[in-house]
Amino acid sequence: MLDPILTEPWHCLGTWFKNNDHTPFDTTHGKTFWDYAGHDQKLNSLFNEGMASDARLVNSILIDKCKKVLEGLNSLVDVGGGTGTLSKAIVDAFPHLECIVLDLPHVVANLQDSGNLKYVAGDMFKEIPASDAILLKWILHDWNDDECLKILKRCKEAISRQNKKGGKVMIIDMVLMKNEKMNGEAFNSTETQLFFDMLMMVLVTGKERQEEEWAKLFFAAGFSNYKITPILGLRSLIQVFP
Ligand SMILES: C[S@@+](CC[C@H](N)C(=O)[O-])C[C@H]1O[C@@H](n2cnc3c(N)ncnc32)[C@H](O)[C@@H]1O
Repeated sequence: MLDPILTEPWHCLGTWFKNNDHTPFDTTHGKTFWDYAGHDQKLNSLFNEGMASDARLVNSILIDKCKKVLEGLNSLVDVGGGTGTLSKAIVDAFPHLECIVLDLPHVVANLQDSGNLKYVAGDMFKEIPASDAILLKWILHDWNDDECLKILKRCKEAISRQNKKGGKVMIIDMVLMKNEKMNGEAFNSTETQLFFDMLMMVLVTGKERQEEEWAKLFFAAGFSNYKITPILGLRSLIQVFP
């Protein structure tokens, strides 16, 4: 978070306001965050390792607290699953589950499949492999509403190809909440929520969303229902049903 590649874009907000670039990161570096990571091994490793640490924090909570959510699934695609830290933990806890980690080629290039865990290089905007369930952890907050709609529609196609009636999308992401609603915990997280919202604006084309904004996206993508469960700090699990 404090590497100059990531902090310099904060210093050119003024320039960015006056041009047509998608993000301050593009204004500073002349390419998107994802293109930069694809060409720069240092940022690629730094970012993937940072995300893997977050996944290690979430692993046990998801598997212990939300076990029921994963029970009964035979296949799962972890879309934008990075180096697969969360998927590895899921496959260890549910050894019959076939799990695919789908991510960009530079992220999964040198990773080895093992047992029921497979890595696929691809583009979630184009095609997502058919599966009972899709996991999107810290994905949708990276993208604007139009981009999220495209991703959610690809997810819906993937679960309906596998399973005519059932299937679900599981999103681990932030749901902006008023402080009193936060898991009953009396801590003030307004600044953190706003910081993440700005971080998504500075580095990528995304933003943080309130429940109403999430619901609008799900219904626009053709889903019929959703359920939000706060799991850890500002992270919620949102199950979305066709
Ligand atoms: C914020 S990281 C989340 C990583 C992981 N889900 C986690 O929470 O630890 C976003 C991930 O989306 C991947 N990504 C970005 N664009 C993608 C695309 N078009 N298709 C597939 N994955 C993509 C990135 O490479 C990155 O691994």
